Amino acid sequence: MAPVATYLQTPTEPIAIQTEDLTVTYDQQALWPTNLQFPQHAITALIGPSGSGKSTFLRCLNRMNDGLAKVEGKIMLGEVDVNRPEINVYRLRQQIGMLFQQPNPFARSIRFNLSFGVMEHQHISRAALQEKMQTALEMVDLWSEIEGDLSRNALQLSGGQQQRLCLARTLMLTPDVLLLDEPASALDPIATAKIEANLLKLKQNYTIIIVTHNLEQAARISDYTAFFYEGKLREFDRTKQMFIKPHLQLTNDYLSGNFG
Ligand SMILES: Nc1ncnc2c1ncn2[C@@H]1O[C@H](COP(=O)(O)OP(=O)(O)OP(=O)(O)O)[C@@H](O)[C@H]1O
Repeated sequence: MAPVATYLQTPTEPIAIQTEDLTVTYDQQALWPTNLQFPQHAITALIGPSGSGKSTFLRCLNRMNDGLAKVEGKIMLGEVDVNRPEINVYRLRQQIGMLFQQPNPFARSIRFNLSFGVMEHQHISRAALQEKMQTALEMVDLWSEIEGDLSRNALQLSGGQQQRLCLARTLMLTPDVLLLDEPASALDPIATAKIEANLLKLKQNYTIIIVTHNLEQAARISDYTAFFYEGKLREFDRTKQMFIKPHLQLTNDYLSGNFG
């Protein structure tokens, strides 16, 4: 069989997290050996048609596929392979936070949503907690919208506000890496624009990896893009380069809307 054409650019920036020959097998193999490097404090978009393995890959990074699939290969967070069995996955998921397609706040107060995880894991004074909650809400531009009222039930917020609250909830645990699985696909354009603005601001301090079907979104906010097709990473490059002149015809066809 002829080798599959790929083009993988090596980033020049420091790397926050990288995979080495990562494979995933459910009943059938869904991801072929994948070597991908994520630059620190940058946004990387994962794109590709439905079923190409984007979410499968993303979910491996904080071990969300544990118990669902056989995941082999290395996931290097700095110098540590976090795919090793002895890794504490709860602690890992604080370091590598995740946001899903549908906002999923607890049906409790905003305060509960933000403080729950922190109180579980840290000894923190009331004043420090209050300050941390305010900072997290300010980072997602929600503090002024809720007028500092943390007693409101999270479900009283709009869908977009709920998603930003979930983002703030993740930030409360001071992660290094944020994984986002189509975080704006359930939101209207205004709410989507707010999430995108948040991500552009947050990338100064966090490494962000986002699965998106929205190619305009990938072009607008990401620094790097990884294109998956049929369970294989096919092209990885700076977003500007890939969207102007992709190296592979397959990538060009996908970006041109010829399939997907
Ligand atoms: N929990 C699971 N059990 C078995 N097979 C799965 C599971 N999750 C995904 N798959 C399969 O793995 C392959 C890749 O799916 P995945 O959801 O990662 O693709 P995707 O590119 O994220 O697709 P989409 O854009 O539609 O979300 C598909 O063939 C899918 O059917």
